[in-house]
Amino acid sequence: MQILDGRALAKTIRAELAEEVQQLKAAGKRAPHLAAVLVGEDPASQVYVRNKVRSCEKVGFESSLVRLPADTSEEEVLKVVHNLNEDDAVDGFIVQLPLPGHINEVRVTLAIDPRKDVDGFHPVNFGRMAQSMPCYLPATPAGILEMIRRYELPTEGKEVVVLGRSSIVGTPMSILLSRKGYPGNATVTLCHSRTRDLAEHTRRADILVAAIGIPEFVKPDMVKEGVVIIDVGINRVEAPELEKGYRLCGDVDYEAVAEKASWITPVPGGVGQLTVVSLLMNTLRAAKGEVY
Ligand SMILES: NC(=O)C1=CN([C@@H]2O[C@H](COP(=O)(O)OP(=O)(O)OC[C@H]3O[C@@H](n4cnc5c(N)ncnc54)[C@H](OP(=O)(O)O)[C@@H]3O)[C@@H](O)[C@H]2O)C=CC1
Ligand SMILES: Nc1nc(=O)c2c([nH]1)NC[C@@H]1CN(c3ccc(C(=O)N[C@@H](CCC(=O)O)C(=O)O)cc3)C=[N+]21
Ligand SMILES: [Mg+2]
Repeated sequence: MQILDGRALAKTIRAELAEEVQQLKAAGKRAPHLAAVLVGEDPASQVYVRNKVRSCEKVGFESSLVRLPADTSEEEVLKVVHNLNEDDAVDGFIVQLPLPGHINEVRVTLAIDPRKDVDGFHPVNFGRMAQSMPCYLPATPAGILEMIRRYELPTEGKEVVVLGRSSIVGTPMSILLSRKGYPGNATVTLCHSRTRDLAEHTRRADILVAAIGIPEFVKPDMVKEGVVIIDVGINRVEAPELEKGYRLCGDVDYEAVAEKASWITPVPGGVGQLTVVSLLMNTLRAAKGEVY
């Protein structure tokens, strides 16, 4: 078994980004600027925001964070989105999901200017992605593609099984790996909570992408020998022995499944690391006007 080392890869990519920032500055331009809007205190979002701000600092990007209390009105959030759309000093921004229940996520997502949608969540970017047109790819799927490319993992003709059909991870991942070219040309099965005989599908997978949000859901009897495991899950589980009282784990039973896998991503230190750098890569493309 070999580890797909997201931490090391992210470090390499951050060094490349830092170099590009220096080149922009040498050409008299300002550093790329990424903004994030966080409403309330979703734990996965807090991890993400913290790492995003830290990564921006490491590569020399400007970053800003708009923190709003959980009881902020939808109207107020939409106003913040409009201001960011209009702000020429901001190249790209994201609104952290999930939003509190009283806020309509669809309405907020539709309000984001697709040219600044470095999350790739707006249907204009999603549609462009599905048709292989220039776009911002959603950060988690983009990070997984980057990992596949840099480790030169073959995808052509492979059986890929994706667990989870969210519009930010599972669904775009299934589309991207079925597109023409590399990394693509795979045969993809998309599974979800209504899938019958889930293990019948997962056992056929050459590459298994798990994005369901259930701690250690994928067990060794659900995979075949030699499988490539891409574990997207970021779950908090109780760990009284630790000072903070919890630890992070993925959707895959890492220790047990690693025995059968040819390659596997750890959690933390895997996909999450690449998600953050993909967001920075999208922001750099926005700053350079490469997409729109
Ligand atoms: N590493 C990273 O960068 C990121 C990590 N995450 C993490 O990834 C995980 C998934 O998040 P997200 O994509 O937002 O997913 P969602 O929570 O939006 O959706 C979960 C999906 O899993 C499916 N599902 C739930 N239970 C089962 C089951 N027993 N069997 C099969 N499918 C099931 C659901 O099916 P149905 O549609 O039928 O309800 C749904 O499609 C979370 O742990 C999240 O924190 C998320 C984003 C980025
Ligand atoms: N609009 C929006 N876009 C998102 O992409 C989005 C979101 N909302 N809401 C929340 C989820 C979750 N998510 C994570 C990304 C990286 C880590 C990450 O950095 N993980 C580190 C954690 C290390 C640690 O700090 O312990 C790792 O896996 O190594 C975690 C979680 C993005 N999401
Ligand atoms: Mg990870």
